[in-house]
Amino acid sequence: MNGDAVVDINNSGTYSSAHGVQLTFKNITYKVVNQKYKQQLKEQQKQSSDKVSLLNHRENGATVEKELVLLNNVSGHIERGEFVALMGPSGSGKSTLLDILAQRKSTGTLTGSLLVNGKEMGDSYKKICSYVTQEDTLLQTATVFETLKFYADLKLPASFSEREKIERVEQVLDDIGLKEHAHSKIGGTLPGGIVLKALSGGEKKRVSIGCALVTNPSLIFLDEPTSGLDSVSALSIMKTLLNLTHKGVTVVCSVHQPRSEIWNLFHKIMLVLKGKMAFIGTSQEINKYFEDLGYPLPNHTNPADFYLDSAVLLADSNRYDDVVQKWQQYWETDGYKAISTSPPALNLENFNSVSYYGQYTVLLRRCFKDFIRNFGNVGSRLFSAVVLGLLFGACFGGLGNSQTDIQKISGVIFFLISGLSVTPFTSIAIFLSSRALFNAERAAGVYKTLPYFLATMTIEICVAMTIAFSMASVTYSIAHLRWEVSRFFWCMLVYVFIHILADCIVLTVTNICGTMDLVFASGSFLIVVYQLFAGFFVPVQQLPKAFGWLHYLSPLFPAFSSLMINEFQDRSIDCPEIGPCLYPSGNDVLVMFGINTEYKSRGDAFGVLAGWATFYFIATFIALASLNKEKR
Ligand SMILES: Nc1ncnc2c1ncn2[C@@H]1O[C@H](COP(=O)(O)OP(=O)(O)OP(=O)(O)O)[C@@H](O)[C@H]1O
Repeated sequence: MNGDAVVDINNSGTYSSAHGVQLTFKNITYKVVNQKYKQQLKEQQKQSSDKVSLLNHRENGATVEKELVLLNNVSGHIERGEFVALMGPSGSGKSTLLDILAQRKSTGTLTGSLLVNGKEMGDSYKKICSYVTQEDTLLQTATVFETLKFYADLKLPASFSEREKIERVEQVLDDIGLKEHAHSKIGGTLPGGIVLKALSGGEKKRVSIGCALVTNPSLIFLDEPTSGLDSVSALSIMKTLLNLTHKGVTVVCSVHQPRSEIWNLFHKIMLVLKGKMAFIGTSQEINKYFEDLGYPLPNHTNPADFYLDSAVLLADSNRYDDVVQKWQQYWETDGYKAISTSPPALNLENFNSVSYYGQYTVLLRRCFKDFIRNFGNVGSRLFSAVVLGLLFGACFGGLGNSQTDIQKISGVIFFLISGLSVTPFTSIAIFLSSRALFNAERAAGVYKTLPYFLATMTIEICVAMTIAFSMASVTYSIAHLRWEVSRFFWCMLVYVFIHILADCIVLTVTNICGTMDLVFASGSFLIVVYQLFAGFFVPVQQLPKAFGWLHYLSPLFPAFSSLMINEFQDRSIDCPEIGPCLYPSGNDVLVMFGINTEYKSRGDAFGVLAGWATFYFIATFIALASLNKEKR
């Protein structure tokens, strides 16, 4: 961190005159691995055992490059409080440049420098800039105020008091013009399918901008902030952004084809053509630039439309190399001279971030409210748990202690395990939507993975306890399972762990796979296999030798074993008056299921189940933290 670098976060909650920074980027080159090259290399390696050259390859006569250069030696400068439009034909590299300026690229090879007020800033750069993505990733069940307060709680320095945070949120609500909607929910279609009354697209975009504004950033980058909005909302959003620049904030946004009223708001336009900078200047200067290139702006024409069309023609013409080279030469000789020489001083001292525990409590509060407000999912999970419990109870109702009851007792135990291990599948849509929100918020640096994971798991564990208890206790009482207080609570404990285990399995798979179809297919495959080897359908010692060992890989086997031991150990079972008595004692039942050779007590089996639950708990975290990266 640079000691005398940047910003004016102060505890007053207001923007100060020192707000805003100068941004200079020099010779930015960004390359990514060419997947086509990799593919071709693999094919060639397969076909020939000869050593393959790692240089360029030919594909149907054309050269396939090893790396794709998405940005090539791009330089530019943005002054404090400027409203800058990043323009260019589709695929020219606007989003790539915006991502690089906001330091959001985590893949590829990047060279060049990014200077803030003339200095490199390192990690603290992220603290002075905000990024607004094209899609609004907001929690639908939260209100506008809660959304902004969430950002204030997590992103403002820990030294801010509650009152100061609320003042900052109110200031932002004022800036984005949403004071009257402060207590409206973001709304939309909830993951479970329930539709909540929603804010308009423009209002949602304002909330996203508001989230970026809470920390009072000096620089805001926006990826196509007007896409998908009607022209009135688009203009209104752009005017809001312009107002921010009057307070010293530097705003850079990529735009497609803004209407003339929007075009006139920009202080500066940057034109990117095929990964190279072709022009930086005011809207008057761009008129002259294109006129000199032989594209004078016709009367009554939208300049953005016209220049974009001209840029496409230029990029495909044989003048392209000449045009970008000339711009580069101009920039290196005269462009840098135009940079103001006395940038504002900066101070980063107040940036003491919120502790992990602080993040955990804020996230827990939000998770809890979201869970309660997502009543469709809560209700259906609880309802199906109780109904299943009743059904199991009714089907296996009034169990006795005879030889014929042995199969029924083990049946009801297995069906409860089975019911609880599939219950988390009802939440896949919620898990997937939370994952998308988490990815967006983690990319924005709102919180760390660990507090988020612990907060969501705290809620999940509470849900697991409620559902497992509701289902199992209903069945237990109606079916008349072995009634002793300690045995009842032991049962409940095991069922809660089964639910937590199943939750963690589905969450791990969700974090790895990321799409509904894949999560469902792989999750259900895993659970069905685990059920098959749980020891109920085929006692473990009767499994074919070749894959009998597979029961060791099923966490449902120790779960089933612990419950069976709880139910049958040292229990005498009535014998029929006539005929043989196969299982006079519950211990004989355990022998028949092959449980006695694996586990001596219910505690032993439970220990293995708890080990499995811990394994999947850790796997969920690893999958969330490492296998779930947003590739940008
Ligand atoms: N990771 C990547 N690997 C390979 N090519 C990529 C990668 N990221 C971007 N590209 C390519 O780089 C080019 C520039 O992409 P970018 O998204 O920056 O363009 P853009 O100007 O923002 O386009 P649009 O206006 O359509 O959003 C495109 O051709 C895109 O396909």
